Amino acid sequence: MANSYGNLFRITTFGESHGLAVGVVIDGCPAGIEIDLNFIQKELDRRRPGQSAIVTQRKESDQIQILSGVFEGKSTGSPIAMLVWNENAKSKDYTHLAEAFRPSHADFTYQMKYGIRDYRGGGRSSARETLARVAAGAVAKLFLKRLGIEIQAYTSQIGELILQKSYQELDLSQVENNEVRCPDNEMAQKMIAYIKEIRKQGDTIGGVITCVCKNVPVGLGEPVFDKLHAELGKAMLSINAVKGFEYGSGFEGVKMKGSEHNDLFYKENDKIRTKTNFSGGIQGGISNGEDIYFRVAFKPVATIMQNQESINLQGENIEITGKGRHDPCVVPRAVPIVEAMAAIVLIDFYLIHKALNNKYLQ
Ligand SMILES: Cc1cc2nc3c(=O)[nH]c(=O)nc-3n(C[C@H](O)[C@H](O)[C@H](O)COP(=O)(O)O)c2cc1C
Ligand SMILES: C=C(O[C@@H]1CC(C(=O)O)=C[C@@H](OP(=O)(O)O)[C@H]1O)C(=O)O
Repeated sequence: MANSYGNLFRITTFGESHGLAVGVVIDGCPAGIEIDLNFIQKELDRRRPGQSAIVTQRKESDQIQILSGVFEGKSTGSPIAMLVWNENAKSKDYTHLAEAFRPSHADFTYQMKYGIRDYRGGGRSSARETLARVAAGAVAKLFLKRLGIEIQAYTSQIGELILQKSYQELDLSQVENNEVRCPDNEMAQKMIAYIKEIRKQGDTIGGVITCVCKNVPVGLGEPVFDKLHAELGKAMLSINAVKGFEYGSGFEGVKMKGSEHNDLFYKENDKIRTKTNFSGGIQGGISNGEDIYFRVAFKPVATIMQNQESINLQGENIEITGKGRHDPCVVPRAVPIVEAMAAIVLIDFYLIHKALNNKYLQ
């Protein structure tokens, strides 16, 4: 439904970028999970605006408050409500958009759909909403950690700067060591310099995030419509500015023959594994126990610091000026958002699998 996502682990987010607050209600979080507030805050800090010179300079502390559902540090099974107060909205930067539409933002479609629009900061269409997903994703991660499931995303491309190494060749513990969140420091420095250059031009640039989920047990995902990769795709495509999703060999895989692409089985101790993993850890919509990996493409940010032609509410041709504080590239801040949405999908499928009482994971 409109503002909710998930089945058994269900999140509802609320709030606008220039309203009072942004928050989330999680319904269906199992009881007895240790809710580590420091961990949730650290995850929010990874997404926070103003965190470095290559992101929006809006200064928000993004301090999370837990309003309900936690007692003596543990989840109680009641809805967990979490909230962040907005502190640094500059709504006058948006006055010129009250009756005008930015090219490729959501101004036009919101106006046409609802006939009313909170134009301040893009209102509900602002990526500020994603702080609520990151908070919920942190709770999901705390649950998944108990099962040994690890989720790590990183920046693998900015514009034409492509990290050629696969995730197996990278040290993913290095992701947080630079502000662009690329685990290869040499490439990271090039990406940072490039984003700074793009910002100077008043322009924006897109990029790709790769995400790896390790130790996911065999059997998550439902076989026909709610396939694990279909749900991951939906979750990723629901993130602002996302233009593409591929998992496993993805679009590159079409160049291979079946004889090259098939993942051959072998036995490792008492586990059945595959020698290669072009399937991306998912076969028939169900996890097979290998690493799940996927890639998410983000477009260049719509709001540019240049004059552009557009149209107003009256249908007249106008010129609009780029104003305010914007990300020259969303990718560095989207890394924790991708991880959070992956965690929400995985916890939901884990709970569904348990509820349906399937053979494994009992
Ligand atoms: C982390 C993040 C930060 C973003 N920052 C901006 C921004 O500063 N300015 C902007 O115009 N769009 C920004 N966006 C993208 C818009 O939110 C998005 O383009 C808008 O909601 C329209 O939706 P669509 O691009 O998915 O069609 C950001 C997206 C993400 C994920
Ligand atoms: C505030 C955040 O990012 C915002 C995302 C955003 C957009 O259009 O998506 C536009 C900008 O909004 P504003 O002009 O209101 O500052 C960004 O700063 C955030 O992520 O917390």
